[in-house]
Amino acid sequence: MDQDAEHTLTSLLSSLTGSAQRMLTFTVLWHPELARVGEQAFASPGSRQIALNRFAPLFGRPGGTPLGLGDRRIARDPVMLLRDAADQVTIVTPQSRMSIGVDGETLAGGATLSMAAVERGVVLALGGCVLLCMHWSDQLPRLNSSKTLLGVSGAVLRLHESIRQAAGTLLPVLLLGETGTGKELVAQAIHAGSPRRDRPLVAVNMATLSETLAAADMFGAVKGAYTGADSARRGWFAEAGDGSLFLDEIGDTPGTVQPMLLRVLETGTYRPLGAAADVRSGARVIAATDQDLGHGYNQALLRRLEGFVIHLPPLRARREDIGLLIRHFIMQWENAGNAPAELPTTLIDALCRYDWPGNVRQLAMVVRRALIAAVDGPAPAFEVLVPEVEQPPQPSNVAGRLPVGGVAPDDAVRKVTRRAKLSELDHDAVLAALEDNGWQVGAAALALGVSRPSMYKLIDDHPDIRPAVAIPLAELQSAVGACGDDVVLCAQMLKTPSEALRRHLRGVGLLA
Ligand SMILES: Nc1ncnc2c1ncn2[C@@H]1O[C@H](COP(=O)(O)OP(=O)(O)OP(=O)(O)O)[C@@H](O)[C@H]1O
Repeated sequence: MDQDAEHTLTSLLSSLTGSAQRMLTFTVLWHPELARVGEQAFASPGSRQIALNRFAPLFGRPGGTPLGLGDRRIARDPVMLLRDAADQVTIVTPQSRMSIGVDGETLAGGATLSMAAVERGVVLALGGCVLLCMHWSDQLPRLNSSKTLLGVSGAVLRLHESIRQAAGTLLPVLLLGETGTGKELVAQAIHAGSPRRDRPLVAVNMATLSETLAAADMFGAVKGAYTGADSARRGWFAEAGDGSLFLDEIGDTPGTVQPMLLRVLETGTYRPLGAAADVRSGARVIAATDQDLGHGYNQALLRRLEGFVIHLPPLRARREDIGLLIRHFIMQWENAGNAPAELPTTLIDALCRYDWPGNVRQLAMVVRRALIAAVDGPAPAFEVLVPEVEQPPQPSNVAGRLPVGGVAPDDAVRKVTRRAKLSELDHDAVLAALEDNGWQVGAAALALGVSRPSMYKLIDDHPDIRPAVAIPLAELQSAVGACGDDVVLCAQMLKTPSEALRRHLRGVGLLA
């Protein structure tokens, strides 16, 4: 390792230790050497002037070798970034002919970016080949060794810390975050990091439970406990044993089971339907929701669920992670045996600037769609891949530059979260929303502008959609044979919601 480089990074990092101030940070969103995506360079809180060229600053990751950006298309003449006392950042372009893009616009002359614009994350395109996210950060980088929950942002590092803390307790955990932010992944990570990791993790989507059968589903029932109970049922709490029970979409818990759930959280006991005695539960509950449970929800239950609360940040609040996630989805695609396909830097640029109302899940679907198209020809334009907006939102708070067109972030979000009337939605619209959103019910509901329970009703009523449990085993086996462990492809092939399919495939031993 280059000793100067090592010394420079080490002294830079040590100068930041203990600092509560914000550091101007550059994260590699895209680079011709894909291994460099996610590397970061930090300017210490006191530095007012940063020179950005082929050699400086040094980019690295904890434990790695810090290097300049290197690519020959990046000029030797530096782009100067001047930070003023109000935390505005002025970009001064060099004499060279290197193209410089700032949030999708080619920069001629200079530009001044407000503190808030940098807060949102500014995408810099250098020489048409390297993309950087310029953003603030308030903590030193740490190694994120997780192979599943990716990210270099402060938000993701804090999330890992919360997961570690939660895993060490027996408290109920409440995961709060928008759809597609990774709540189920976090639940899995808490379980995997806990002393219960060898016990079962049972995942239940509360929105799929019916009012009448929810109690038996969750707490079990003795034979004959209710009309149609031909045999005894164990229930999810018994299935989870001393492991973890993940209750997704807890905001949609049927009213019939809320008192029973409260009781098991308070006393650790419950009574299966028709049983003569209580049963003790050793399961740790991890609940998740993307709803505001403040009003109208059973507040006593909410207080019990809030033993340890973890907020998951939306993807637009950690723009610096988008490149790393795109690279991950491309690698997943190639590892599944698909033909390699290249996505143009201009498309990656647009993907990094979008606000992603459907978060990581929506990003994954869009990347997949782009890859499918790029195998046989050019990758589609961003506007084709994400038709709900005309172009990626642009910052409206950039000082010193002409305002650019596009949809403001809030408008973009509002546009896809508008509530639709169920009667407006025909079978084709329901099918299209599921197909466009990887057969993920929450994301499809968001795209259609309906609630999740309504989405489940639309799915139930759809003549061409089958629940995973109704699909013959032979059909499941041949889908898995064709798609491997790519559950979304399997779901697309079988026309069934992907999350329930994943659980069912695990249940019948077709998926690890
Ligand atoms: N940090 C991350 N790194 C890698 N993949 C991620 C990350 N966050 C989410 N994902 C992926 O995004 C998809 C959605 O994640 P997940 O199902 O955990 O979200 P969720 O918040 O539970 O969504 P919902 O509220 O709609 O149920 C999954 O395919 C997951 O693997």
